[in-house]
Amino acid sequence: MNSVEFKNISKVYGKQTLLKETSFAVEAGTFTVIFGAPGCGKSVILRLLTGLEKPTSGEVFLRGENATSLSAGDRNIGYIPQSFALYPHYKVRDNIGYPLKLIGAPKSEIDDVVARTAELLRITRLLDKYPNQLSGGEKQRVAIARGIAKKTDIFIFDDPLTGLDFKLREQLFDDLRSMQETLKATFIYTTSDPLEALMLAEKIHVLDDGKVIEAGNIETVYHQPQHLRTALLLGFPKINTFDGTLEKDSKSIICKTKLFSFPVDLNQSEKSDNDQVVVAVRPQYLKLNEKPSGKSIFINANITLAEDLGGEMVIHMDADGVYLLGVERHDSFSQQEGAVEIGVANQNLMVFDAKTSRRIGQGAN
Ligand SMILES: Nc1ncnc2c1ncn2[C@@H]1O[C@H](COP(=O)(O)OP(=O)(O)OP(=O)(O)O)[C@@H](O)[C@H]1O
Repeated sequence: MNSVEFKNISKVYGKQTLLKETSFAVEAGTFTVIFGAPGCGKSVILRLLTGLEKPTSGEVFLRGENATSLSAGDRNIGYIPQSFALYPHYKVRDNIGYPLKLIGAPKSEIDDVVARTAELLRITRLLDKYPNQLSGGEKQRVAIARGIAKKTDIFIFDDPLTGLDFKLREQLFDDLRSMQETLKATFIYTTSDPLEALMLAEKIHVLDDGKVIEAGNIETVYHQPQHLRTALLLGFPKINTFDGTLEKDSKSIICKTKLFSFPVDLNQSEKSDNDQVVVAVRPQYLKLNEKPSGKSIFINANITLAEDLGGEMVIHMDADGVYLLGVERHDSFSQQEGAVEIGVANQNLMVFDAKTSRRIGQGAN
């Protein structure tokens, strides 16, 4: 069953068409991340969901029912906005309980819900403090607690952790995941941060140029993206790309790039007459001075910078004018400069149609 379904939704602001007849569904009880570049329309999607805005055309379904004309008050969605304001003159417990008080819930019920949500977010000890006595991360927890105090099965989070340092965000990732498992509700969370998406999502929807271009389980979408934009947006460091041309001989299809050539397995389902392609390979699959297993291609390059990120090193390289990124573990790679041989297993070379950006195949083993 789907909690939420967008059917052919468009949203136009003046001359800007932000959403272009996009359709997608969010399965009930999942932690779903809507991911896309800053400004691509993630917050607008959430506002269309809550009913704060209406689509220019198309329909929104909630819990299987057409909700397009339902007012925000009748949609029963818990909303945790990007920027929130706590009431400074209310204690934490009253801030959390405020939405329930507003709908006239009895005090005993409010007390129960406040105690339960405070426990979920590990802020019980803060309940009698005022907002100005809290750190930034604690305020964020209180705001999330206020959002999830609502009794409902759908919660939406509009990029609520921006501005927090990474350690704090990591703790809150764990809290959000375990909260979702406890509540068994649908969590829809937006972010433009690939690491946040990878750490939080069970399902992901990738929004680009007005449409959800790809959706599915996070592991599948990350490891086997079906769209070049997904491969470019979702990953850190940025994926390596090469322009290529497909050449067919009697036996096989060969992809030729400036630096290497390899045989390609074309997907049967993605027919393409175009021979111009983009080859993409994640930095993690570049093996430096190491032979990958299976059939592989090799590139000679020079290290231009070895960037130390603590446990990992991002290796910047140049191969005949082509810029390449690799990732190596700190404890197993010590070379800072000079020549390297890069090996990439053919199966890690993804091939996309240069015109449509759709995935059409991969390197043959
Ligand atoms: N009410 C509005 N009126 C006019 N234009 C709007 C309105 N709301 C949003 N927009 C336009 O839509 C674009 C996308 O906005 P939105 O806030 O949904 O992006 P986002 O993907 O959530 O970005 P971020 O990741 O930075 O939060 C904005 O750049 C703006 O141009």
